[in-house]
Amino acid sequence: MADKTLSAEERAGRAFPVSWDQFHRDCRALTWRLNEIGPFHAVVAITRGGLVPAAIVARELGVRVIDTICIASYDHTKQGELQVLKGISADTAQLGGGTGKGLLIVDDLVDTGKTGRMVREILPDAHFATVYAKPKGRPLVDTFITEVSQDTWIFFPWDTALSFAPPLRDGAA
Ligand SMILES: O=P(O)(O)OC[C@H]1O[C@H](OP(=O)(O)OP(=O)(O)O)[C@H](O)[C@@H]1O
Ligand SMILES: Nc1nc2[nH]cnc2c(=O)[nH]1
Ligand SMILES: [Mg+2]
Repeated sequence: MADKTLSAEERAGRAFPVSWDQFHRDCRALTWRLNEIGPFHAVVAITRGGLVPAAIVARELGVRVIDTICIASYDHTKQGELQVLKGISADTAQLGGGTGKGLLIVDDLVDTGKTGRMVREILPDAHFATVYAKPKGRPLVDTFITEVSQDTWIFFPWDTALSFAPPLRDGAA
């Protein structure tokens, strides 16, 4: 049974740090795929993690209408109840005909799929794209670039900083 006292990051075990360069490349690769599927009326970013890929994807696709759906679930690395803090605007809802048709939802990743499932309930006909996907959340995503294992924690460049790494012979992992 999973130890509830451990955070998701502690349970993950493996670390997958992503640099700005890598993230930008992965977002561009995602856009190559999305470009074959669109055009999209608007991009909807799932905040906060979806804001960065949404900006890059929207720029590459030439989409200028960008909205947000604000969902909070993880307090750092512990996932709690999902809370929709803000939905999409009436204008965006109208663009998507009420069900999200022709809208592109963007997030940085799917993990358990809880966040993605909630967004899909709100906008069932939208196209859902993420940069990274873990196996549990993968079925919810229409397009993604890189699959990482469920026991991996992804460290995004906006959550990390460069720091000294001791040489291997001094005991570094
Ligand atoms: O598939 P799930 O298990 O639901 O996890 C995926 C979600 O978790 C992270 O967001 P988080 O709630 O940490 O908020 P943030 O984007 O504001 O950092 C990530 O950006 C996804 O939105
Ligand atoms: N940064 C980060 N946030 C997450 N939220 C859910 N899973 C993850 C993950 O692997 N990395
Ligand atoms: Mg998020």
